[in-house]
Amino acid sequence: MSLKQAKEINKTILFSYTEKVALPHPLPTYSSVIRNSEDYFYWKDPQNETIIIGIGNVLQIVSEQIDERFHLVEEKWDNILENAFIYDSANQSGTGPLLFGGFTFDPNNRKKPEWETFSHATFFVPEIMITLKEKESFLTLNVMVNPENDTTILEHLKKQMMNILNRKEQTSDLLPAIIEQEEMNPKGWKESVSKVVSLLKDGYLDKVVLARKMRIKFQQKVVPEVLLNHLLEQQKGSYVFSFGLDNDSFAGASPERLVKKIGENVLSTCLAGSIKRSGDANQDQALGKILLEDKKNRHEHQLVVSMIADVFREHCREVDIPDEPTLMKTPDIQHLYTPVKGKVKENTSILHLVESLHPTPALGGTPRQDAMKVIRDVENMDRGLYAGPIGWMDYRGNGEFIVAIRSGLIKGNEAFIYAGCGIVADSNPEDEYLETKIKFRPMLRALGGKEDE
Ligand SMILES: C=C(O[C@H]1C=CC=C(C(=O)O)[C@@H]1O)C(=O)O
Ligand SMILES: [Mg+2]
Repeated sequence: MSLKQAKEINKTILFSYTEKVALPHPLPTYSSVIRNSEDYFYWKDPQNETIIIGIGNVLQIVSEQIDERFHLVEEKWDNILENAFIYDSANQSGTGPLLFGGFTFDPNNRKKPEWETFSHATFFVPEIMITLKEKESFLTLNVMVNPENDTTILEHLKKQMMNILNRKEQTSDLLPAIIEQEEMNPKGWKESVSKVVSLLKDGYLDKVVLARKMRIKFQQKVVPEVLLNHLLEQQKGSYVFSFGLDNDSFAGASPERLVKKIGENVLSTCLAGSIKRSGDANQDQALGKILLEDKKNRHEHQLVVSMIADVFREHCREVDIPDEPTLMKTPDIQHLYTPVKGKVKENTSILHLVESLHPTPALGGTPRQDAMKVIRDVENMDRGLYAGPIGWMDYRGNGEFIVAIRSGLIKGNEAFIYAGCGIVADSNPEDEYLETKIKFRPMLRALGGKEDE
């Protein structure tokens, strides 16, 4: 069928086949699927509603464009889908041909060597993909077919997937020993915070998010599957992702959704404003109350709510935003949290929403362009994919993007991890420094690093 189609238009087309599968022996997380793959992704949402795992790379969409990157990805994806042959009886989101990938935080910044593998937009369609929904599982196989070949390769791929799914769990959950763990210029970072605070006090800026990084060196290569397992085990209430490309891996456990779109229903999350957790339940509750009533944190949070609300009002027929934030707690930190819901106007794509929302003042600042310039000037770092949108979209236009925080890049036997925080006029450099320390913890723990350093 698809061969005939390819012949008719005389070019290579995407052929995608999805079927429901009864998985042979359910491993708890299916993380072993990514083993030994150069290009792969693993995606899990906090409720385990959707887990999507893809390996192999049949088609890549990348862009080094600055202003056009969202649009370019969308245009190329639409072109591919226009000629694609899709067999998908699942009638679910997250099955069939699906594009996974991410955007760098700031394409106007200078690129640092550690991020050379990832372009300003880096997306791919996997060859083999499994989608685990709450009750059912689906297998999607994607191949590029040209007039000369046929689709017998599908049988071969299916066998390959069944073998993969029968893999044993990894034999060791140990990561190699750490030989060096270094905070990059903490003193300089606090000075940058002071500098930004005085800019903010001048009054023409409201908020700037400043981030910093840590570098960790291991005795041997870090195995992405092992890191992924640690994140899945330790950060059950967050989005857990791992994105592998050419042997580099970008992984994390982010609590922050940027936008989810299923049909006309869209959701975003305002998450900004933080306080530590306590092992003592009463103390923990008291800390949460302090956060809810704290003027500085409420201001930090409100700027995010206003901006996301503006974007939603522009693109939605209906918008639902609670008046007051509540708390979201992860193992290390509690945040102010406001969910935003809407019904999107017709013909507004998820990528268009991503473009309009990125970066929210939880990652960039207010006003957006001025804050970005300040970050570029004072941070002296390339965030790469950290704090950028990462996620997936299927051929029906459904998808979900999160902001890639609590994350790090793994390059062979090195890891670079990142953490940032919202600076406002009454920020204190030492407190903000301690806040980033807490935000490093999820990645540090997953990597076996020292958490109090
Ligand atoms: C930028 C980060 O966190 C953001 C998300 C939640 C709370 C934040 C804050 O309170 O500063 C940050 O805006 C990070 O974790 O690297
Ligand atoms: Mg903060």
